[in-house]
Amino acid sequence: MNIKVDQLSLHFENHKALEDITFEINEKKIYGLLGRNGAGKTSLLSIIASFREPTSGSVTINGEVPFENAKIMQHVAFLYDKDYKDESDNIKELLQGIQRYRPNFDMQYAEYLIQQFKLDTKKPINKFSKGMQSAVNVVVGLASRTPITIFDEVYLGMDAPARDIFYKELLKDQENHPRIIILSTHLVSEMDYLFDEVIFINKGKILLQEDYDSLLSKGATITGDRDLVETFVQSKMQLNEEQLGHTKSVMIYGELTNQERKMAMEQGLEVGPISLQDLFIHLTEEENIDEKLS
Ligand SMILES: Nc1ncnc2c1ncn2[C@@H]1O[C@H](COP(=O)(O)OP(=O)(O)OP(=O)(O)O)[C@@H](O)[C@H]1O
Repeated sequence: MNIKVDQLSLHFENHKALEDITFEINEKKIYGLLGRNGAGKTSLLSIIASFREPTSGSVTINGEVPFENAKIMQHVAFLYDKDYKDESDNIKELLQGIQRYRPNFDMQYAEYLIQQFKLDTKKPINKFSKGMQSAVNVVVGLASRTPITIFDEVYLGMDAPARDIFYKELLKDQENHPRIIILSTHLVSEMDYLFDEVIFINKGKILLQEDYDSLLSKGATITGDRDLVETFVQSKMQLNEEQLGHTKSVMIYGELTNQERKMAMEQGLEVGPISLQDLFIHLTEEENIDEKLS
């Protein structure tokens, strides 16, 4: 399956939550959708999942508009911070209902996940704690095995061991049953190893979409003698700098050529890696970053 988002905008009265967004998702991979608070992640995902209609532009899934399209929507699962206060069913009853409209649903696997998360199968879901309700979303999302599975900050309230189970089971199940998985998150440093590809959204616009490894290879930290570092990074996009005495460390964004790497070495400068979290923090705090990256 594929998702095509074309010139998509979503406006709330005079607030532009999404502005002219175009991108595609074509491969059975795990996509990390990263953006600051209010960047537009939930707005975008809820349009893809057909929970909302855009103001203009389009989303198509396998060439069809998903909105009110049951044939397409049975293949798309959207898991979010759902309010379960009226859900008096227990988890097994809930899953039996879901199984009816999810053709790939695997009840045995769901039961295995329920055990992993130690969820009480007798208790009504509205009596579960916040973290347990999030685990319910994970069980539903993974066991549905929909070709497109979207987890929008689904870990809310889950403690560290529960999140760890989620990440491990996600990777394991993705290996056995590859599909398009979109994870929106703020927990960048904790979840970065899950992503095959990364999409940054900033102030309602897509900043970049790139393979995780190739994105990381574009960032570097140059450390060494202050004057030499300053000269070296002059022509680069500088994201952050720190200085201690005569030693300076500058985070840069942009591919370094072999010649530049050699030059850095000759000058005694250290070229270090940069984490996705660093890139995320500093790219999204730059003024007019979308112009700088285009
Ligand atoms: N129903 C609404 N009415 C008016 N503005 C809204 C509405 N829903 C969202 N917005 C605004 O749209 C923008 C994008 O919100 P959205 O929830 O998509 O962001 P997000 O990236 O998911 O944020 P967070 O990480 O904080 O959950 C925000 O400025 C938000 O205030």
